[in-house]
Amino acid sequence: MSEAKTSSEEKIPVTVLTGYLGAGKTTLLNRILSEEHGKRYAVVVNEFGEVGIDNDLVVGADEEVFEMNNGCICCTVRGDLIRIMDGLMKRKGRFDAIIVETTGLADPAPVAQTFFVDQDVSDNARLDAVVTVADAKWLAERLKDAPEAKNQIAFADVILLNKVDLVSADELAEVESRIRAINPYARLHRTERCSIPIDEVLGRNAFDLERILDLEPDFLEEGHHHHHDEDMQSVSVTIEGEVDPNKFMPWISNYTQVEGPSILRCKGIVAFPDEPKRFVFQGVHMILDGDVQGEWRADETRRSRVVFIGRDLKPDEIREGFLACAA
Ligand SMILES: Nc1nc2c(ncn2[C@@H]2O[C@H](COP(=O)(O)OP(=O)(O)OP(=O)(O)O)[C@@H](O)[C@H]2O)c(=O)[nH]1
Repeated sequence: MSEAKTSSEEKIPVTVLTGYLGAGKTTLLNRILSEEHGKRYAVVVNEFGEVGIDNDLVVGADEEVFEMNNGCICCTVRGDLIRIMDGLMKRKGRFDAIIVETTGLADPAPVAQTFFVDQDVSDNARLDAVVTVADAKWLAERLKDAPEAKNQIAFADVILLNKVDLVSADELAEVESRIRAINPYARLHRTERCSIPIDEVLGRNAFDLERILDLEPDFLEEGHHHHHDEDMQSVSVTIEGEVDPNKFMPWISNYTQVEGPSILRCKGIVAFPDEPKRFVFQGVHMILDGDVQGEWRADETRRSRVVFIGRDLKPDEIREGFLACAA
């Protein structure tokens, strides 16, 4: 890509969507993609876990979805991000903006850094804003034990304080003041299921390099130092077939009740016999959600996959428990 430099207005705006595990990033992304906006977005998703699930949970609009698996976007796959961005730049004109959804465990700094430090990327794309979705119920806990959660708040230009339905007015005020103590600058919106006008999130032109350099003076240096949560594990299990809902439902609800404290996130797509639609379940600690969504395609194998993310998980127990649900 050795074309002449592009002026700032012609650069493709990139929104980095971040937020801790299960905060509501995919909910926001799907809301954006489902709305009548007349815009075309290229979407890059990255997840922590071995089996790609997020990709399948992003609504199938016309958007092109690029998936980066197996690793944290901010480290091992940053090369991947650069490669995908380079590929996207060659297809300029086919979309109006790019949305990058990071894993809940990503530190947004090195992701944002890519748009300044990599020459090809920075010549053609501009970071429009870092949008952070925060879970009103769990954020305060995560600020205690997960440095990524704090960085995601610190780096945000826009914050959606989501899941307001799960907390009292007092808890909400408390978590909001915690956020304000870390980041007094971001625009903050209280949301339920990330319900927000799209122009509060995209096309903000809000990323403020000066502020970030105050926060991290070495932001523009290559080789950004970044610690990982070494204890974080992911356990994925796939059944090459269907599961019995009469076994699966009691197992998953019981398992998340008992092991909830160590399960930061679980999700899965499973096939039930005689059910033309995929059953999708999602969990954050012991709170579970599940529903049938989207039909299995005729050419698709009806396989059932789950992924659990957390600390102190019991991989054998998860594997045996899920495998025992096979139909
Ligand atoms: N009660 C409630 N649940 C919500 C809200 N927003 C999202 N959820 C649920 O929270 C769970 C996680 O939402 P996602 O959008 O998948 O979260 P995420 O940040 O993309 O998750 P990861 O990509 O795994 O980090 C799902 O079960 C959602 O349906 C909300 O405002 N209130």
